[in-house]
Amino acid sequence: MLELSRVTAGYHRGTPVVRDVSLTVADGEAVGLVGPSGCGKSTLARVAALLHRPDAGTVRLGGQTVRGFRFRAPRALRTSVGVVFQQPRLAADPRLTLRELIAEPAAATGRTRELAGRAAELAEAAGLAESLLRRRPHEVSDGQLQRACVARALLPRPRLLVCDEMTAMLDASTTAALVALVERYRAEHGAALLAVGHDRVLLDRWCDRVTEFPSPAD
Ligand SMILES: Nc1ncnc2c1ncn2[C@@H]1O[C@H](COP(=O)(O)OP(=O)(O)OP(=O)(O)O)[C@@H](O)[C@H]1O
Repeated sequence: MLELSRVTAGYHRGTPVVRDVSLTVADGEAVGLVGPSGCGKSTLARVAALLHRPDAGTVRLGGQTVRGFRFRAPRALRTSVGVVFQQPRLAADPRLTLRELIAEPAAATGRTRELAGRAAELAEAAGLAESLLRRRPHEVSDGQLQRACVARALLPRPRLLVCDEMTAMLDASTTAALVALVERYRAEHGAALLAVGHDRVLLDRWCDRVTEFPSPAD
């Protein structure tokens, strides 16, 4: 599903923070990525989610070599990857209600009508009551907002989900609920997962395998 091959990436033409790293996630596989703080895990996750252009190396998604990143990535490729970040407040437009937030990718995919019912189903599956869906991010807790962000990531039916420390800010019960939501989705759709985190115990339980960063070429 995802093949990162000898990827080098950094910021502002500075020293690369990811050097010559290779990583593969097979169709339907769940791979955990661990490593010390600042080693470049989030940067690599952003490359995998097509949000950051690598300086060198290749990214293949679903067997297709990716040639454009960020807004240059073709829509079909962009919607084949869902991404959830650690801090939902940085990832959510504060002007939107949670209902609008979850439905946000529908406009980007041009499938608004088709996905409207699905947005409601996902909100319910994420444990968000109707009264919460009318609120804006500043009127809900981090956990409630993260539930909406996970539902949003699942809306376009991604074939790969990239979770960058998705549960780092959450309590045990919200963590369990969100992992269960992702796992239910993966079981139904055969989607793959790249989960970045510090919690080795959680990742060992959640993933088929856990790899240390930087991983040897595989
Ligand atoms: N937008 C940016 N501009 C410049 N440097 C950045 C940017 N984002 C990250 N960095 C730097 O890149 C390096 C790797 O950061 P990254 O967030 O990928 O690491 P990480 O392994 O995910 O860390 P953590 O586990 O603490 O989240 C760090 O030195 C960081 O300061």
